[in-house]
Amino acid sequence: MGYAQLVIGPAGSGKSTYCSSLHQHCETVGRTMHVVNLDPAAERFDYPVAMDIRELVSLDDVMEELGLGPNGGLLYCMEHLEENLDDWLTEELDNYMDDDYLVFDCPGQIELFSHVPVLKNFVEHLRRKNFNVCAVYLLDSQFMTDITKFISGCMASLSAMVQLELPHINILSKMDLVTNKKDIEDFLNPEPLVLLSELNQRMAPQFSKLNKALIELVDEYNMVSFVPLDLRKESRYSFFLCTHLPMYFCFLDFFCLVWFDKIILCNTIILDIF
Ligand SMILES: Nc1nc2c(ncn2[C@@H]2O[C@H](COP(=O)(O)OP(=O)(O)OP(=O)(O)O)[C@@H](O)[C@H]2O)c(=O)[nH]1
Repeated sequence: MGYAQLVIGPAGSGKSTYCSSLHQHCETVGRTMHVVNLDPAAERFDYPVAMDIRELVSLDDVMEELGLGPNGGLLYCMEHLEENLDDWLTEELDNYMDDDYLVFDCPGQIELFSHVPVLKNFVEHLRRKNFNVCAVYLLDSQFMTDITKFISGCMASLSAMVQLELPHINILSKMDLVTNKKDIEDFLNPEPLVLLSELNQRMAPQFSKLNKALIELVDEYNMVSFVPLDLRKESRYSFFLCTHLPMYFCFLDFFCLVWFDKIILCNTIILDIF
């Protein structure tokens, strides 16, 4: 069995930086992993690219030849990938053996993990090829500075979780840019009633029923457990390897990205989803 992480999240949330930091980290600790570029618009990489969608199709070519804009062009490229799962992807995957670990750096277009089925079919193909797959959803920590942004970030993450049906880890990126980490901690362990009261204060009265439903959703599905991560600094928010933990799923089989005192939380997130 092979292992794979699908690294997803909004544009600019830090997916490529995460892949590159993860690659460096693995090199440092003597583990082997391969980063795959799934973004047909990507131009430069800070990691060695093991497989590259641009060998199959590139955004520049599609825009030039079909006269499409960047967003339509990207969707076209991803649909082209979907059509070539049995050919191109299968041939590429044949280069990897049992126990290999692949990390897929995905494009940030929200359509890909909201309603367009390309990534879902991609995941199913990986599963057929005997890969154990999980999703790593990156969200910019700026989302955690305000209740309305927080709800919006949770909903975006939830739509990816529902669409992909994978073990799902939420990671808060760019923690070094957060000046007051205490504000973030309130969102990491949210009190439903406090959130509801804040939301009601921000929104017009006609939204109060909707606010209640949203907070209940957030609370009941434990979907807002975000693991803070600072890719830039050696701090308590940084990477560390945790090979001695019980190996529940592919994600934990390799390493654990957690806040030092939240190892159990990380396990809990994954187990809760199942
Ligand atoms: N300060 C800080 N900047 C970061 C961090 N992670 C990423 N960045 C910066 O955020 C910008 C976007 O990062 P990327 O890794 O390219 O984000 P992405 O999600 O791959 O972007 P797209 O591929 O366009 O969707 C870059 O300028 C990074 O240097 C972080 O932890 N801290």
